Amino acid sequence: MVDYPVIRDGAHKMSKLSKLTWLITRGLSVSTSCEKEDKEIGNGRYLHLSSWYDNDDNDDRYTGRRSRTFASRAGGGERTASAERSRTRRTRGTSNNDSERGARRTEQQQQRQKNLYEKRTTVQSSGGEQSSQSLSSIDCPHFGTCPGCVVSTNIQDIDVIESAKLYFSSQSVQKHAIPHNRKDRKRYFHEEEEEFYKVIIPSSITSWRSQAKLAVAPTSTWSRSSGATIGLYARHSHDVLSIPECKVHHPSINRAVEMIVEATKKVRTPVYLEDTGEGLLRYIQLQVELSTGKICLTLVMNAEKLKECQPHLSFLVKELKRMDDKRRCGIRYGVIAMTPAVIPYLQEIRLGGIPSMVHLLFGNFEGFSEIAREVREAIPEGSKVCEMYAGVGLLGLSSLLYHGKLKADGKLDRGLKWLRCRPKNFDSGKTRGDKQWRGKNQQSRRNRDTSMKDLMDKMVSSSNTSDDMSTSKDQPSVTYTVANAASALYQGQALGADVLIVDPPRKGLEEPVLQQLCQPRNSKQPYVENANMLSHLPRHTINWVNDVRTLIYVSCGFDALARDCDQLLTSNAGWKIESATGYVLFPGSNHVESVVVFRR
Ligand SMILES: C[S@@+](CC[C@H](N)C(=O)[O-])C[C@H]1O[C@@H](n2cnc3c(N)ncnc32)[C@H](O)[C@@H]1O
Repeated sequence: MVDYPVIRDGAHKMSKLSKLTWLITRGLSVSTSCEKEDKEIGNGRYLHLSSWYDNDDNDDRYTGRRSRTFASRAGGGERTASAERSRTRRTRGTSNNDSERGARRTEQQQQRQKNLYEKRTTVQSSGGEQSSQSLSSIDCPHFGTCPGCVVSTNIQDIDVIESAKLYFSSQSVQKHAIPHNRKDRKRYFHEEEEEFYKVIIPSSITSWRSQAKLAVAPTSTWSRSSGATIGLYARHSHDVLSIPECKVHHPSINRAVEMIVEATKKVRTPVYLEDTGEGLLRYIQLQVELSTGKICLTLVMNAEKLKECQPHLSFLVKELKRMDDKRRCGIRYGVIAMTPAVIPYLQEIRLGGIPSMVHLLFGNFEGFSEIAREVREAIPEGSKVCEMYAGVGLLGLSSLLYHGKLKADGKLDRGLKWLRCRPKNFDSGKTRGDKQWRGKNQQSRRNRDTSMKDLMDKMVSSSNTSDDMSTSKDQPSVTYTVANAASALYQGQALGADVLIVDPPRKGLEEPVLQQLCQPRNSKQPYVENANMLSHLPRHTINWVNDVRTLIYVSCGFDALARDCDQLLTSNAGWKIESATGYVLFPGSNHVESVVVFRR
C-alpha cells in the first residue's frame, strides 16, 4: 500500500496536533466521546475526528454504481487471451499434484481474467442498459498541474513497470525460475515469447480511489469567509491545489469535499495557516464505503484538546448536518475507525469475501482484492499458513475464507490447517500476548479492549454465516499476535508453516527475516510447531522457517523487492521463482504492487 503523498510530505511538520476520535450518531450534534489514540503522525499528536457522510442511498448518481465507468487499454482482449494461454501452458510437464493444482489455478485465473476484462470494458448507462466501451485515458482536467498522476494514458507504461519487467526477465532471475514458467521456454516449445512479469490493471482506471487524505489551506489569508481550499500540495511546494474534478477519486469524495468547502465558507472555519501556525482545520481524510457510497470523514485539527476546537467545530458540524438535511447527502452516523465502537455500526456487506470494514484502510480496495485473490490461490489446500507484516490481516483472512469451501466442481477444499497473523501495530499497544480462538464458538472474552480480536471474530463468523457454500466442519485455528516480524520469527511463529506470506512496507524485509529465509533447510531439524520443542538446540542453529515451502511476497516497493529477490535466489535456501505479477493498483501513479511466488 502506498501512503498518499500529501500527508507524508506534511506529516513531519506536525508539532502541536493531537489525535482524538469522535463519535456522533444521527440526531446528536456533537458527542464528546473522544478517544485519544497512541498513534502519531510524524513527531506530533493530532486531533482526529471521524464522522460518516451518507450519499443518498437511493440515488445511484452518488454511489457511483451507475455512473461508474470501467476502462481498459486497447489490446486488453489480446493480452487477456495470451495470459490465459500462458497459464494453460504453465501446467505442462508438472507432477500429478502440481498439474491438478495448476489446472485449478488456470481455471480460476481464466475466469478472473474474463471477469476483469468484462468489467473493464463495460459502462453502465444511466438507463441501466449495458454498453461496451473501451477507455484508455483517465482524462482528468487536473492532469499536468496536479501532482497526483504521472500518466493519463497508457497507464502501465511507467518507469517502475519497465524496471520490473527488465529485472524479472534478466538471466540472473530466469535461471532460478521454475522451468515450465521460464521465459526461455520459447526455445523449447516454439511458443511466442511473453514477459515473465505479468501486468494486470485490477480495477477501473477512474474512480478507483476510495480513500483520500487531503490538505486544507485558507482560500484567502485576509478573509475567513472565503473558506478553505482542499486538495493536494502542488509540486515542490506547500501550496494547496484544489482538485474538485479529480477523475481517480470516487465520486463521493469529490461531492463531500465540495460540501465541506461550502460549509467552511459559511461558518467561517479558521483554517490552518502554515506561515503562522494558527488556525484549526489542517487535513481531512475521506474513506468511502463502496457498497453504499457513504463517506467516513476525519478532520485533523491543529489542537491538543477537543475544547480548543470549539465553538468552530460545532458550527462546522451543524452546517454539514444542515446541508445533509437539505441535500440528503450528509451525516448519517459516526464511527471511530477500526476500534470496537465501530463494529456495531458497520454493515456486514462482504466484498470478495471480506467484510466491508476492512476496505476503509485501502486506497483501492477493489484492486487490492485482486491481489488477495492471487495470494489465496497460490496457497495449496490443507496448508499451515503464517502471515507476517499482516496489517489488518486481509491476505491471510481472505485465504482462510477461501479455502475449506465447497468448490464449483463439487469437491470440498481441505481448508487451511491453521493461520498465524503477525501484524505490528494494529491495536496501539492494547493487545497483550496471544489471543487465540478456535472457530466461532470458543472465543476468548478476556480482553474487551482487543479490537483486533473483535474484528477477526466478526470476519470469521460472517464468513461462516453469510455464504451459501457449505464450510468445513473442522475450523482452522487462527491466532493473531501483535509483534514485529523479526521477533515473531524468533518466537517460532513460522515453525511448522508450509506457507509464509509477507507484505512488508516499502523498505522490504527486515534483515533478520531475510537472513532466515536465505538459510538452507536443515533436514535434521525435527518438525515442530512450537519453539519450546526446540529448546534443547542452541538458538543460533535453529532454522525458524525450516518447513516453509511456499513464500508469497507482496511488495509495494520494487527496489527493495529486487534486492530481497536477489538475496533469496542466490542463497542456498533452494528458492525458485514460480511467478511474478505486477498490479497497477493506483492507475495514473508511477507505482506497481508486485506479487512474487517462490517455491522450494
Ligand atoms: C504493506 S502493509 C501490509 C498490509 C496488509 N497486507 C493488510 O492486509 O493490511 C505493511 C504492514 O506491515 C507493518 N509493519 C511495518 N514494519 C513492520 C515490522 N517490522 N514487523 C511487522 N510489521 C511491520 C505496517 O504497519 C503495515 O501494516
